[in-house]
Amino acid sequence: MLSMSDFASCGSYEECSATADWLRAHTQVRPRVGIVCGSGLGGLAEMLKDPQVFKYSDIPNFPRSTVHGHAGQLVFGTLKGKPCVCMQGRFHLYEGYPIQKITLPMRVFKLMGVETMIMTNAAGGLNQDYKVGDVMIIKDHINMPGFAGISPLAGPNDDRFGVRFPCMSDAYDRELRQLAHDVAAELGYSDFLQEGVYCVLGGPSFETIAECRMLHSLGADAVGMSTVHEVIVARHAGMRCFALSLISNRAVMDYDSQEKANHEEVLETGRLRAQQLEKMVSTIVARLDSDNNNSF
Ligand SMILES: O=P(O)(O)O[C@@H]1C[C@H](O)[C@@H](CO)O1
Ligand SMILES: Nc1nc2[nH]cnc2c(=O)[nH]1
Repeated sequence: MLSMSDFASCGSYEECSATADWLRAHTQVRPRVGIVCGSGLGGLAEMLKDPQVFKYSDIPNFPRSTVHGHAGQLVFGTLKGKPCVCMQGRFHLYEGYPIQKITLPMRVFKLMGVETMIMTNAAGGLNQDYKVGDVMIIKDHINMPGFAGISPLAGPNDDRFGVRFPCMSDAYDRELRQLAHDVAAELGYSDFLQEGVYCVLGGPSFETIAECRMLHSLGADAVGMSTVHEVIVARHAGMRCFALSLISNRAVMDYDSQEKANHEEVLETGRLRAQQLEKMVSTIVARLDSDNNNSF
């Protein structure tokens, strides 16, 4: 159980620096790219060469993963020769952590030198053209918890991380999205590639039919329970963000439907698309230094 003082220090510069210092002392990898694995997508971490693995429970100030399909470890290594850090498991609001704790790894990565973040997630498809197994490049988001004042940036702003009022109209890097389209076309993945708007809710319950209809009418193409908080903190700290949703199930929009969203289907879809998603992400990382959009 967290005390009030734990809440106050969540994600503070001092807390994040202590974690970054601990990690720097335990690994020689100086990552430039950070990757977050969504539900059932932990295989991304297994692409890293010469991996050095830290259980979240061993890392100072890190929360623990509590969700099936999120291994709960940080993996350092190289991907296509690029130094990377990969979260094999992320944290969600519904696990009960303060939102600043969920996003703490973004600030730790920034302090370690990460410049580009790649987030993945599993999401329900609201867009009626989407099929299970489609991969959606996130071009924008709708932050439902944010409408209720639940923001990882709430509280005093620390200028060492970023400005009080960060812009979010450019949250998802345009050049990285174009690179992803090019890579998907080269790999022959265009048939299942989409680009759309991701809406985050608090979870853990899946949506009602009325909620799905509302979110769809608001302009959301996919709905999930993560990613947006991480993107807000990463952008606040000046990191470039690229994010993919695997459409793991179709959101139920019809009162006659017998479909029921469930976590097992989410994990199973991850297993079916894992290899292609891994290929796509690794090819994007490989290209980060050969395009104008690179950070190396
Ligand atoms: O971490 P992500 O966003 O991939 O996880 C999604 C949302 C819930 O945690 C879970 C529901 O199946 O998958
Ligand atoms: N909120 C939400 N999260 C998901 N994650 C995977 N599928 C879904 C879904 O249908 N709804």
